[in-house]
Amino acid sequence: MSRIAVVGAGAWGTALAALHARGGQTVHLVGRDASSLAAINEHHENRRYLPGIALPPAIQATDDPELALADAEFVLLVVPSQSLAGVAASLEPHLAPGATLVLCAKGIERQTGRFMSELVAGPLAPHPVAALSGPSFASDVARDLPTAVTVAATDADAADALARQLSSGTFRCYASDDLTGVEAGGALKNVLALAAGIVSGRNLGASAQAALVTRGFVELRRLGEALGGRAETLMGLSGLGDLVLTCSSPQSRNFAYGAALGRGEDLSNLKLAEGVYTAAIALRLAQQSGIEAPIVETVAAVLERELTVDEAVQRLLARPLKREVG
Ligand SMILES: NC(=O)C1=CN([C@@H]2O[C@H](COP(=O)(O)OP(=O)(O)OC[C@H]3O[C@@H](n4cnc5c(N)ncnc54)[C@H](OP(=O)(O)O)[C@@H]3O)[C@@H](O)[C@H]2O)C=CC1
Ligand SMILES: O=C(CO)COP(=O)(O)O
Repeated sequence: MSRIAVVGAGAWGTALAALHARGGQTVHLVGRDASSLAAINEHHENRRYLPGIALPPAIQATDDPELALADAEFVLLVVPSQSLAGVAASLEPHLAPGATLVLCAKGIERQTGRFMSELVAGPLAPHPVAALSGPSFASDVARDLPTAVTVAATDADAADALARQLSSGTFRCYASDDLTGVEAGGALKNVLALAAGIVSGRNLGASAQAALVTRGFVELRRLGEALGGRAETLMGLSGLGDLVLTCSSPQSRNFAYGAALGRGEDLSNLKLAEGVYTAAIALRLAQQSGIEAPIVETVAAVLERELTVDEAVQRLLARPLKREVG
């Protein structure tokens, strides 16, 4: 029987552990906060990240990677993108030979511009690598609501097998061999969701919102293709699908962060929003590729405080366009 371990006991890691533990199979969930882990084991609830959602008792939360990973065939890595390199290096001695690593973070490392698969390629090189990405809020998956995502690996047969392995009656995984496209879509949609949040927070209306999402998708596709992703991938679940989800719901941390920015609120208590870390590096990648990405550029500038929110909104909505497509 396959064994699944999840590293990262935040919202998404806990939801994925719940998904796979629902059939009764033990799933180890590796975290670092002893009291949260104890509460998951005793009360079957992650009160910090998914309060009020009942978790399957087959989740075994632990801070011991050796125990969790010793016989895990599939290891889901679900820590934020800026922490992944360090966490991956620390896991290396504990991984079972041949264990498949499933990358679930959506981002680009700020310091280096590397995608998640590039971060693990060094320290964990002997292990097969895949990415899981697509429109999927943790609280939906934890509550067993229907969800569809993309599972990508450069080897198409491995992607097919993994998609079958990770699918359930409510969690449908579509396979792809375009790992780059899937990673690019997942990282870039976060930056665009910040922009959608700003427009919503400023109460600029549903029409402006639709314009922003559509133009945002043009940037996502242009830049995703320049980075090596395929157009059809960027138009799929892990690109357009996730963009639509995160640009339309305050459940999205990126959208919520942008909306708070738009309303001029204090941002210090808001939870992690990956796009905040990704915007500047996404802009740099666009510039290096000679890609026009005015929305990404505006978001990066407002986060760096080079523009006020009013100036950003002005730019987002009043910029003259040359052509609609291209
Ligand atoms: N939330 C969602 O709906 C979805 C999120 N994602 C992606 O999943 C990734 C994780 O997001 P999410 O679970 O929401 O984030 P959370 O903030 O909910 O949880 C992050 C978890 O990672 C842990 N962590 C952070 N840094 C380290 C570190 N250096 N070493 C060990 N553990 C660490 C945190 O531990 P501690 O609690 O101790 O700080 C926390 O348990 C992101 O890239 C996000 O884009 C993808 C799809 C859906
Ligand atoms: O990626 C997500 C849903 O697919 C979650 O988005 P946020 O990180 O913006 O909450």
